[in-house]
Amino acid sequence: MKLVHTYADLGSTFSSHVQPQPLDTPELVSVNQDIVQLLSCADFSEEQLAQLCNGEMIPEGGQPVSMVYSGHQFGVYVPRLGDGRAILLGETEGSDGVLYDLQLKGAGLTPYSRDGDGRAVLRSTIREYLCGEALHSLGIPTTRALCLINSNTPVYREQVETGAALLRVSESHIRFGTFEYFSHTRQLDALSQLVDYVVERHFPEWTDADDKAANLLSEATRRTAEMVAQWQAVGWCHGVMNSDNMSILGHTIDYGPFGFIDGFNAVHICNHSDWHGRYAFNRQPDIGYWNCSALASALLPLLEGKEQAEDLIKQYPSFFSKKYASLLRAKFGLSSSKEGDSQLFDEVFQLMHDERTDYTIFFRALGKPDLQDLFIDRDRFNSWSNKYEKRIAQEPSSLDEIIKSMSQVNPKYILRNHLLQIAINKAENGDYSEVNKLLKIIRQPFSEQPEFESYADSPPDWAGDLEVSCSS
Ligand SMILES: Nc1ncnc2c1ncn2[C@@H]1O[C@H](COP(=O)(O)OP(=O)(O)OP(=O)(O)O)[C@@H](O)[C@H]1O
Repeated sequence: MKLVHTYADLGSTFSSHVQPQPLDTPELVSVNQDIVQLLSCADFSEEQLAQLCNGEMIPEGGQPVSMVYSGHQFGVYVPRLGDGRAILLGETEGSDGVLYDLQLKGAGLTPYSRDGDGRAVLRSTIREYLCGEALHSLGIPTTRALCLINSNTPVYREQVETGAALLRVSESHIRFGTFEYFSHTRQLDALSQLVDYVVERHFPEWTDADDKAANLLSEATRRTAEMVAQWQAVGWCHGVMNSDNMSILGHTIDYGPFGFIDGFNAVHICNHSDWHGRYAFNRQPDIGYWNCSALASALLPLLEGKEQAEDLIKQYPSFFSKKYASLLRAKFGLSSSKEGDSQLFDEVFQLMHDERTDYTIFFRALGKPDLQDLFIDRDRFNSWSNKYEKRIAQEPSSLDEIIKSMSQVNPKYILRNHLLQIAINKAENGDYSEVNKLLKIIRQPFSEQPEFESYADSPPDWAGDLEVSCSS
C-alpha cells in the first residue's frame, strides 16, 4: 500500500505533524474484508494489519497529521477543536479509483487533545466500526473502517477500560467545522485554499469555475439534506449533530451515542447528555439545515453576499422533502405519489408513536397478513389498513411484486443497540466472535438470513434501559 499526503501538503495552517503512540499488545478484533478489497491489501498478514491500525507501521509515503477544525457544539461555537485523538496517515487510491483518507482514531495525544487522553475505548470503537458498515449496507454514505484493535493499555473513563483503535477510511475527513475554523479566525486565504482543495479532489469539474464556494455550499446542502432524509427513513438517530461532525461530502461521520429506533418514538433522544433534545430524532432534519447555515456563514467571505448564501441554503427543505418523500413512497410500496399519501403515512406514524410499534419490524411486515399483530388498538389499525389497502390497489404491480420491492428497501437486520451491547460485553471479555458475527449479519440487511432469525426480533425488555455512555 502506498500513500500520498495531499492534505499534509497544505501545510501547518491546516494540520500538525504527529506521531501515533502505539497501544500495548495490540490484538486484532475484526478486519473488514470489503475494505481489504477496496484498498487492495489482501497481502497484509493479520499482524501487519494490527501494526497498521496501531500506528506502528506507516505505509510508504504517509505523513501522519492531525487536522485542525472548530465547530458549533450544541449550538455554541467552540473556537478550536481539531483531531484530539485522530491521526490522518495519508491518502490512498482504492480499487474504484477514488482517493481515500486513512485515519487512525484513538492513536494518542495530538496538539488538539485539550483535556483528553487521545484514546478511544473498545466499546465505542466497536460501535463506530459496526455502524459504519451497517449504514453503508443500507446505502447511506458514511465513513467506514479497515479494522479495529484492542489492547492492554488502560484507559480511564467512568472506570478502567482498554484502549482500542480504528483505522477509518473515508473520502474526506473535512468537516463543516474545518471551514468554520478558518473563517472565524479570519484566515481567508486558508479558507479559499481549503475550498480549492475540496474542489480539486472531489469536484474537479468545477476547478475553473468562478463560484467554487457557492457550488460547494449548494452541493453540501443537497448532500446533507439527502443524508439526513436517509437517516430518517431507516429510523436512525445520530445523537451529536455538531457542525464538527458534519462532513463536507454529506457522509455520516463520528459514531457516538447513535441509535436505531426500536419502538417508534418521533421525539426519541439517543444521547443521554442531550438534556434539551436538540438532537432528537424528529429534529435531525432541522439541525441539518442549521448546520448548513453555519457552513454558509463560514463561506460568506468567498460568496457574493448574504443574499446568495441564503438563496443557496434555502434549497435545503426542498432537497430534504423530495428525497424523504421518495424514500417513504418506496417504504410503503408506492410507485408514484397521489393526493392523500402523506396523510396516510402520518396517520400510521402517529399510531406507531402512540403504541411504540417497532419501526423496522412494521415496515418489514407491511403488506403481509400478520401486520395487525403488531398493534394493540386493532380498530385504529384496521381503519388505517383499509385505507392503505385501497391505496395499494391503485398500484400497477401485484401485491407480491410490491412486497418484494418493499423488502429491498425495508431492512430486516439493523444494528440495534442491544445487539451491539451483547457483542461489546463479549468483546470486553476477550471474545470477539459476536462482533464478527454482527458484521456479517448487518452486511445483508435486506436478505432473509434464516440462521440469524433471532437477530431480527424485537428487542428484549432490558434494551429499553440501555444507556449508551457518552464518554468514548
Ligand atoms: N479522548 C479524547 N482525547 C482527546 N480528544 C478527544 C477525545 N475524545 C474526544 N476528543 C476531541 O473532542 C472533540 C469532540 O469529540 P467527538 O467525540 O465529537 O469526536 P471524536 O469521536 O473524537 O472524533 P471524530 O469526529 O473524528 O469521529 C474532537 O475534537 C475530538 O477529537
